[in-house]
Amino acid sequence: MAAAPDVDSEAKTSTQTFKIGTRASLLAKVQTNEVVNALKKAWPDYHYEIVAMTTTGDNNQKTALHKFNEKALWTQELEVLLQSGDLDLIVHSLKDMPTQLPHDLDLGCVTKRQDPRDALVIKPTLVDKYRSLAELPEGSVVGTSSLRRIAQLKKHYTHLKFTDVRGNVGTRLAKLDNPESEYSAIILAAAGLARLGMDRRVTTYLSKDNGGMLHAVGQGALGIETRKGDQRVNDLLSKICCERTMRQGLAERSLMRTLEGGCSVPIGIETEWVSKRSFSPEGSGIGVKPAEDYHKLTGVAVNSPENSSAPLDAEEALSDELVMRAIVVSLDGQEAVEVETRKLLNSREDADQFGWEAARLLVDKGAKEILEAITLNRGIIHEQGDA
Ligand SMILES: NCc1[nH]cc(CCC(=O)O)c1CC(=O)O
Repeated sequence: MAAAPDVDSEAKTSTQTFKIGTRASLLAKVQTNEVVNALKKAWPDYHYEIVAMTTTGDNNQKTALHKFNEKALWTQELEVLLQSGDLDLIVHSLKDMPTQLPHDLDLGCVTKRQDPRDALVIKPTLVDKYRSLAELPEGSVVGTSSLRRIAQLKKHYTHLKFTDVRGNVGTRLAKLDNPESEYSAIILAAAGLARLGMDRRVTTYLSKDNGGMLHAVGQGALGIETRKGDQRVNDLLSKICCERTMRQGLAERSLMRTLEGGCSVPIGIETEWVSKRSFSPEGSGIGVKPAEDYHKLTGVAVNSPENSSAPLDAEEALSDELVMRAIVVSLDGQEAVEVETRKLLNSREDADQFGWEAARLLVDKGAKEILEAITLNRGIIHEQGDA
């Protein structure tokens, strides 16, 4: 806002207002509250105004997600308001933010990540009998609209059927819970369930070591989009950024950007900070661990909104290495290339470079052939939407 020259600086500071954009879904609003609460704690004298908006993506519940030909269905309309100055920042699920942003906008800040894993939720009437995908009987229907999830699961669970399930998290759970519905289970991001206080619905957490499932790029983290070079907003956000999550996010997004070349593909990823001394060469992965243990293992916050935005000292990020496991899978799950690599990241630029290097390793192993087959056969595949 324009500062009147005769207002003394203290009074000016105390009346600053920031307009914060979000999608209108319940999860989006909970996520935005998480950020606003962190901001209020850091800057109690400022005003925060939340603008919630229903986007084109939200209005198209019937079309299968991968049929959409636009990558920015969930972000574009909010971005226009950011560009025009009607908003000062937008809170997104980092996973839903396109890896290429408009030239005048920036990923200004990432707050502390919550559990990034996918979670299996089994139907209430079956959950006492079956506790994992492997145990579900032949022909059981598992709901998920993510091709990344379907491709990875088809590889391991040939006895299961995978079907689209749309709607926000509450709608999907309601579809699962309806005894008449075809679904025996659905798969959702653990972080979304945790933020909605529904993590008790999780039957098991999936990971590379449990179920052979790597999560989506950026999953579980919140990304804040800003106008490039907006010093007022950058100063605001400096107190709530998590440098570790930022670097994880940059590395994961750089891998995705390098590989996708204009359209998204089934890429699974896991990144984890490991102290150089304690790293085990066997690379044990995340394994079957309840959410609370996940925090101890990786330093990732689990369902703790109060500290979810506590900035982590950049120095701390510097002393650990980032381990990255990534997979590219063909849509039928028949072909896959995987890498595990690690690097000490001294800067955000290093994080970006690391993602690029990991993408190169995947390409060397044959990722390009898998990706080309997908690009030739279909349009856009992505992870965005709903929730
Ligand atoms: N695909 C939609 C979406 N975008 C963000 C989340 C919540 C999880 C997150 O914060 O990454 C979800 C729901 C889901 O995948 O279950």
